[in-house]
Amino acid sequence: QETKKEKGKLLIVYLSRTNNTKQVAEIIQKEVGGDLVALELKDPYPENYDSIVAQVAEENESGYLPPLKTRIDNFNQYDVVFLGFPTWGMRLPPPMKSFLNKYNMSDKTVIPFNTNAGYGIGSSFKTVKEMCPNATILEGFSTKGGIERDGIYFVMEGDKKIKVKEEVVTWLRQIKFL
Ligand SMILES: Cc1cc2nc3c(=O)[nH]c(=O)nc-3n(C[C@H](O)[C@H](O)[C@H](O)COP(=O)(O)O)c2cc1C
Repeated sequence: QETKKEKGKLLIVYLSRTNNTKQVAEIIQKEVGGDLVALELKDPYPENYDSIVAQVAEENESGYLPPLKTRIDNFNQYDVVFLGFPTWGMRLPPPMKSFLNKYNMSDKTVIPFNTNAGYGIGSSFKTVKEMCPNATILEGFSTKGGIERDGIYFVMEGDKKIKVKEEVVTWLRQIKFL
């Protein structure tokens, strides 16, 4: 069996508004190591939920790719890129599309992970696949996070955090990262 070392250098990039996906990213990093990077926009989204929902819908409609503030130095050094994001409007959030548009994933191993309000990944993993045509895409991970619409924000604490950690470990074993 392949050892961790042979996987090469790991990057974990995530988008997170209410920190649920961030928590999953941190669990992954604790288990497998690698560099952790939060995606930030030049012009942050509005705080207000209805406003961000409307803005994301518009961006999806027009195909607008919001410019990123985050820059990743020496992106070429990475062999494996974990990509974490919430489901937004049952799709891949526009900032993650900006990231995949800007950085070339060819010949890398790409592994998506997701949190959502209980409606699943929608088309997000499929879009990752489409935007990384020359990458090896491994089986992704998804779990229920917050429900911002109902005022439920960060949920990855206490028993829930323990449960999600177990789910993440099981998945990392399945894809042979543990
Ligand atoms: C703009 C927006 C759109 C969302 N759309 C969906 C959706 O279509 N389906 C779903 O299950 N959850 C949806 N959610 C809920 C988030 O996916 C969920 O709360 C997730 O855990 C948030 O992750 P975060 O804490 O890392 O930001 C949406 C949240 C926001 C802010």
